[in-house]
Amino acid sequence: MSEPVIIVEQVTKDFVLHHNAQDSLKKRVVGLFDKRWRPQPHRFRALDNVSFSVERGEALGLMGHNGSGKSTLLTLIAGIVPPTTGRVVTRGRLVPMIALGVGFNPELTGEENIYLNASLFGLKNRETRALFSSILDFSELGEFIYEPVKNYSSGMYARLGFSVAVHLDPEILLADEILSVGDADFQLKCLDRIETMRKNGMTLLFVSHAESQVAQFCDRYVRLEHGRIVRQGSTAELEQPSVGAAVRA
Ligand SMILES: Nc1ncnc2c1ncn2[C@@H]1O[C@H](COP(=O)(O)OP(=O)(O)OP(=O)(O)O)[C@@H](O)[C@H]1O
Repeated sequence: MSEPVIIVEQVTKDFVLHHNAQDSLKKRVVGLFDKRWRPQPHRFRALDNVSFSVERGEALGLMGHNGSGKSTLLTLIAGIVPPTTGRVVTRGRLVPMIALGVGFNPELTGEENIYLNASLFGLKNRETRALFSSILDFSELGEFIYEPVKNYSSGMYARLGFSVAVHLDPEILLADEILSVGDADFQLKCLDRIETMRKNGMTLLFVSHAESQVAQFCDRYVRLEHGRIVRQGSTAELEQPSVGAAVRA
């Protein structure tokens, strides 16, 4: 029987902005001379009453223009920030691939960061040791694994981040624009790995601007606009990937 493993219920997220575009220029100029004047912080609604759920083993594509709220939604589902109102429930081992490698300590080497990152997901050192060579192989970082990651390029960061994430055996994977990082060969390898993990029952939430990629990798899609769901349905409704390998480029 199917079971929802991600539940997003009437979620709203407001951010407090410390400038107010509505303050007139006159007010702002007067404010320069009036020490009592403070710009009025105002709220920006990044997500507005969003509800959907994802069943175990399903792949859901999250689409929408820049600033529509996709990444905000992912950080809420990952539990990194709380919703202003509403409820998010997840069931199972969740691995967020959001801004790959952001959690790395720049002063530590790639190897040390692997141990650190894995420990944050509850792996014991001996468990990470058993996975280390496979993580290193996948990342293709070679000798650079012993260098501090502050010397890495953004692509190398992403390789390490992705390699660690896929070895954490996620039941739910949150993938934010993974295809915008690394070179084409590495992207292909990542997608192949994600497909294999899906065949083994993993649930996927996949953020992408590319409709054809969502059509290729996901069963359903949700489209956001200005923080609201404007469309959702089966990916059969979307622009389908053209036949051939170019789809994944
Ligand atoms: N911490 C924050 N403080 C204030 N505003 C924020 C914050 N985080 C996001 N926003 C705003 O919320 C809106 C949604 O941002 P979000 O990053 O979720 O969009 P997105 O759909 O992921 O965009 P993109 O495709 O460009 O990555 C944007 O207008 C953004 O400026």
